[in-house]
Amino acid sequence: MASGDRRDDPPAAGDIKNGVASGDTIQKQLPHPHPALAPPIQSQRLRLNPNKDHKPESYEDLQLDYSPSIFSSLERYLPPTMLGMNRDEKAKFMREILLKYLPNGERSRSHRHREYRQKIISNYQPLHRELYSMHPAAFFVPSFLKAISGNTEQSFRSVISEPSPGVFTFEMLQPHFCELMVTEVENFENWVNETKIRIMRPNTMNKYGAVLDDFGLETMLDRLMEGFIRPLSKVFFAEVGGSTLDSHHGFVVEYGKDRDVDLGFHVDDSEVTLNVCLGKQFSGGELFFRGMRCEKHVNTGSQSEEIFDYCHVPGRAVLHRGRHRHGARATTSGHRINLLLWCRSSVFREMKKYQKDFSSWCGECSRAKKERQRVSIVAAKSELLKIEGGLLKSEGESTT
Ligand SMILES: O=C(O)CCC(=O)C(=O)O
Ligand SMILES: [Fe+2]
Repeated sequence: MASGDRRDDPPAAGDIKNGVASGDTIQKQLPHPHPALAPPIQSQRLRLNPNKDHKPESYEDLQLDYSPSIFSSLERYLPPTMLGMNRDEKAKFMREILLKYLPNGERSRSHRHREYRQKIISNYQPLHRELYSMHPAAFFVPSFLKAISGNTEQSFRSVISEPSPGVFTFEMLQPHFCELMVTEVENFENWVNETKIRIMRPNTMNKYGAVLDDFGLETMLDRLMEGFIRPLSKVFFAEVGGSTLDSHHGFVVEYGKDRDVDLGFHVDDSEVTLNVCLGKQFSGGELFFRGMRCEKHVNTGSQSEEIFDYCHVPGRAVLHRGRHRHGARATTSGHRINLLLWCRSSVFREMKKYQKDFSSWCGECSRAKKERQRVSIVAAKSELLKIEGGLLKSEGESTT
């Protein structure tokens, strides 16, 4: 599908190319390569079984390359002599173990990324410190908070609509929060321009926008995923690891004059994507959806019931599977900023390697399965008819 093309028919299929724009091709949105490391130093080994009596420390406030919860869990496996050491030493030891499991190319990329983050975090002065930790009553509208605290499908459905299968929309963010976030991002971008630091963009398809995790918002966004998106995903996206979301990539995208105009047809590198419009004033920029597909079927055509367009409204969220094919039409005037949280499940990613059939969510797998069932029913019926025919014939023969 050509960039800026506003036609309403489904985008044509083609060969998937990871994050590389090309004519009629669905792309996989990828984040720019990920964080961190240094050469291993330790000679001590982890325990085979965790020490269940040990209460691990919290690593939430440290800037680490892996989720702080991984460090807390791994702490139970530390050799007994290390348990009494200070937290930084333990974190350093565990980080070196974790890094051994990353391939070499990844290592130096992660190292550069860690340095990049470190440079930003130690020099950037946030404008609104209140954004950097989670304050639900200040961030979210009351209806959303009430639905989340109810924590049942019924309470969620009372504020969430599903205008097309797998696309959930709801009022989420307070206007004041949106304003603060937009000005924080502007402040960060001004700082980037002044310091002439080369900023890493959120993914392979957006030339504008910023990674929120890179300038200190990672912990707050982790809270957002764990406390608010995971409960919803557990109910609505259980079959793609919705209940085991354990990492995220959080960023903003920006469209308008002197920014990106539109976003081509793609799937996200996420199990579940939260996309909330922060403002400001704009026209155009609709999201278009074209059905969910597994890797194998990503380039297949869409059925009419899979075609759905959504108009962004500031403060309103859209929640969908990462594998739900989509894109954004041209923002024709004004300036649009959206907050994206790509939520991932390491458990789902691991299990997916051993699965071939995704008929619980992939439109094409599901159609193929129904077709197989239809064919086997037809075959069974014709077998039955043959048997019945044979029986009737032999009855006829015995009565004559
Ligand atoms: O512009 C939008 O609203 C869509 C953004 C998006 O799909 C993405 O960044 O993955
Ligand atoms: Fe996307």
